[in-house]
Amino acid sequence: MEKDADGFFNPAKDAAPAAETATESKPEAERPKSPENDLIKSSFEVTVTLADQQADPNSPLYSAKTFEELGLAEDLLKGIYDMGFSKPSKIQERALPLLLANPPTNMIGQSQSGTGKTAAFVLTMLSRIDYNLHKPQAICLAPSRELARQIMSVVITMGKYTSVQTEYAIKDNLPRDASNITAQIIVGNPGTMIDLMRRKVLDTTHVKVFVLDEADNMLDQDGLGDQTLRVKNLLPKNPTQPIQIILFSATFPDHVRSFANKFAPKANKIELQKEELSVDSIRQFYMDCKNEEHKYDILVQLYSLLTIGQSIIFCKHRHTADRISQRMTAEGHKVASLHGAKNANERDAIIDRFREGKEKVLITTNVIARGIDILQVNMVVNYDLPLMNDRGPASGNDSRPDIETYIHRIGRTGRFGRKGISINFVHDKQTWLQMDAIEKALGRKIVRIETNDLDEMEETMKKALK
Ligand SMILES: Nc1ncnc2c1ncn2[C@@H]1O[C@H](COP(=O)(O)OP(=O)(O)OP(=O)(O)O)[C@@H](O)[C@H]1O
Repeated sequence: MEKDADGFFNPAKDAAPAAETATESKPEAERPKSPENDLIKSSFEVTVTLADQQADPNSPLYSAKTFEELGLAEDLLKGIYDMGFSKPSKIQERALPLLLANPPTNMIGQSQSGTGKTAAFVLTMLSRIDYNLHKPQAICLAPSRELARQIMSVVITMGKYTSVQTEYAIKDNLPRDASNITAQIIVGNPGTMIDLMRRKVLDTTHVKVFVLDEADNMLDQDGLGDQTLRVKNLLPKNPTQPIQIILFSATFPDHVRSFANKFAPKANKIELQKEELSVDSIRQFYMDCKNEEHKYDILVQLYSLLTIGQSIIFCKHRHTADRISQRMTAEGHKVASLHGAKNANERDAIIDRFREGKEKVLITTNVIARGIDILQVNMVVNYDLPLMNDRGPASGNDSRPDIETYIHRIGRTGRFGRKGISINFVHDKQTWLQMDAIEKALGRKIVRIETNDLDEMEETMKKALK
């Protein structure tokens, strides 16, 4: 049975690059005045400020080098430029030369959400495989099916000038009678990967790169640690040519870091300081709600703001996500809900519609807290704050906030230098204290927004997105 970041242990909870909004080139006076127009304008400004940020040595998007100087093959450079990348980000500039050097060396790489880690490991996989050998050579694991599908779309887009062949190892995506995978890069979730390896559908003899995205989650004993270790143990051990192990995440809490060091021995390391964990471009707010029911009222009041761009609402339980979405839909609002109790086809259809902008508000659980990259998302709401006890039974009744999950959740906005806002709903002393602990841990102010003055609320939020 597959256990993804989807609450296998606790049935009540849960644990393809997006097209960017079109750049507006019309003069200001010709543009229609509407909330959407503000968003289009802000995406125009994004392209301008991106160049500024990539030239600022203090920005995580900065690099002194060009992609040409990083030792990438010509067909990969073409793929990168086709995606609209002009300069590497800091993590790409620092990690790629280390990842591509020979003999291959393990890597434990950390960089803030939305700063381009995917390209670093995807380019490594695409650089290391032998295109004439039709056998699995690079394996990449991610915690959710949505993230595995997204990574795959980056592999395919970046590798479009190569002859790379790819295959999924996610539930319900491979024909049942498949007997021999000949693809070179396999992306998936650990449960399905183990199944394919055990049944010898996936021959691991030629694997030379093993990547864990969201590595702290993939290695956490509360999460997918056991399964990930089983995948590793099913890989061949050749002391003369060990497999290159690559771990990436925006967070590496101490208890996972020591395990990561054993999992990827003698690794090159790129680490963040505690105060660097979240990006500056995400402005954090909170709203004082009177009680649980008032949270719903406030969310409904926020609807027009949530739909200026796109937004993701995080809840603790699947049933909360469903209940809010049913209620809002019945009241005439257009929202979708996504969580691990839905079947594979439904999940794929919901996230695809959201990516395409067909739905603007997605109500979900921790299932998509990590990795999901949708540039138009400019607002994240923590309807329920993430807590340690959401992680699974090993965390017992631990009601402390889950700082890592908070960082990943708010990181669904503010991607690659874009502006974004996050709003936490607090409704009693305990939730207020939990939020206070998050503020202290991250060393960043979480600003109060008035809930009974709609105009002021709108003003504050629009200003934050400017
Ligand atoms: N060098 C670049 N130039 C322009 N855009 C880039 C560059 N590198 C990555 N991007 C874009 O930035 C966005 C964020 O990248 P990515 O999803 O890899 O972030 P990440 O660091 O993996 O974030 P997370 O920690 O949330 O998983 C993507 O839309 C990606 O296409």
